[in-house]
Amino acid sequence: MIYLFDILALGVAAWLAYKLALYGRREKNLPPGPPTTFLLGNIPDIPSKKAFHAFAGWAREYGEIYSLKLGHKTTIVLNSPAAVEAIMEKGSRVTQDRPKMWLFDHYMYDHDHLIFSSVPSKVYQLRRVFATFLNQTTAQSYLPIQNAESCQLLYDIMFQPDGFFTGVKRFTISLMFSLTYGTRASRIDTPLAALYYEAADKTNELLADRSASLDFVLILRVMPSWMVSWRKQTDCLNAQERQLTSELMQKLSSRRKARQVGTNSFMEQILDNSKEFGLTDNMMHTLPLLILQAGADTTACAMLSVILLLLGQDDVLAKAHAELDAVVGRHRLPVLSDMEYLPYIRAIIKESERLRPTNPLGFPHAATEDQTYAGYVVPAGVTVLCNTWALGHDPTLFTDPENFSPERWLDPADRHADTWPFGISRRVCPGMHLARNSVALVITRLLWAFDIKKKIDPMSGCPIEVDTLDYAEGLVLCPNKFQADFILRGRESAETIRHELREAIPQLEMHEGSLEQSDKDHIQHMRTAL
Ligand code: HEM
Repeated sequence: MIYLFDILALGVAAWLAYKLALYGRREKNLPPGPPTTFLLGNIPDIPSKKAFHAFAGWAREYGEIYSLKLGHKTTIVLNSPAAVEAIMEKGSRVTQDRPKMWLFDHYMYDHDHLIFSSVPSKVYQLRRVFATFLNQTTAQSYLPIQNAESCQLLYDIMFQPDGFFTGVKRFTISLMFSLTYGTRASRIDTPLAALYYEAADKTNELLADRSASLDFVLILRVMPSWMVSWRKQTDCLNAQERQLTSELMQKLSSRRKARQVGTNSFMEQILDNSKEFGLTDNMMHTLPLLILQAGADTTACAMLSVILLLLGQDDVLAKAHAELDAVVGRHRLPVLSDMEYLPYIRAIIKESERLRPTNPLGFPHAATEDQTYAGYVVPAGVTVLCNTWALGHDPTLFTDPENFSPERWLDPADRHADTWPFGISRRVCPGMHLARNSVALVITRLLWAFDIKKKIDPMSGCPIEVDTLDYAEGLVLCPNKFQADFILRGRESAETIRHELREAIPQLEMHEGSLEQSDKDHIQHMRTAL
């Protein structure tokens, strides 16, 4: 009897040892990838900062598809247009899911936050709401407020060129507050904008430091809060996010009670058609929150990347100015419908999307069924990434890829690969049309109004150099604060900006019904001088 028990125990021990030895090792049939470490797989190989550079390096080494082992989990990385098309576009039915992100999807938002959600019925319901507000046609109806806010941005930069960085950020948060709740942010440090940025910083910290460990080390999820810091951090973030959406909603409710003229904001439409949309209380918090999170900083960072890449590009600037002066002239600001006749400006924006994608590794998808590609298996359960950064920097797709060269997009015969800056197929960014309109309008107007140059050091008289790769860590790739000079192009530009801002005041006022007194004072002061 004892003998039999010994054999059984030995068998179990051998089986456990075998399983343990495989833990973190790459399974057969998976695409190749960097050598793995016992238990951890490739976790030690992934740098904590600017990981996308390492991902691009592996693309050069292993080709169009490779795999990484993160403990027992597998990530498949796609690095060629053919691989992305096959697995994420044609195979979108089985790669539209999100990998399980316990902290955000389950604990924080109860599967009601579209970007993290992996519950098909909720994804379907929420995407339907987004499709109503943000399709290509409805995106056109937001142009009046985009035009008005961009006049304000030009005016602010004209008086305070050094404030361009926060000016761009103010433009996007104000636009998203207005579109979602009908309330502007007339200053970057208006209390609700400050609250938004504080919460956004906390989200970035949690995503970078804590969330993944909770997917791997399950015991961390049940430990009491005095033993783990994530609970306190998450609860604090949750409280701030709820404060943000409830204060914005209170402002909207009081305006509705006072029967003030509506702005047709997303939340007003949802309240007016609550039966049709059928959103739960939690969704009434997560949906607008996601619009602010996904829409504000992404768009600002895309604009700031264009500005950063333009510094020192005098030839590019001269061509852009020549095109604008020929098509638009000097007596009015450009409008979105001019874009059709501004191929060079469109090329500048496209080139910036290629060189500095806002999401360099896209957003993770998960496979729900096995697929094969180039003889390798992409098994059900793995995470799939579109390596946007590597695609945009691939010398086989783009000649001299590190060079900022809008010209490469001008020749229709010179076909260039898509780099999917807004994601793929069924999870493609629903805010893409709105974001593209904002970037096009702001960049075109900034180029029309200003010579965008490197700032001159007053002591040495030399240009202050900028590092075009100096980017902050976070969910979104955003330039760190940099210096640039915005020199007004002729005195008549100032008069045009003033005139168009005066014309835009009624549009802005529609979104000023429930501002703080300090914001009202700021606006009055500015408009008296206009
Ligand atoms: C330049 C600006 C923007 C960029 C580069 C961008 C990029 C992206 C990317 C890469 C994804 C992931 C797609 C995927 O999983 O394949 C995404 C998702 C998303 N974006 Fe954007 N985005 C931008 C602006 C916006 C705006 C303005 C909004 C809303 C007003 C928005 C709302 C969303 C939402 C709701 C999702 C989640 C979609 C889902 O999971 O099904 N985005 N975006």
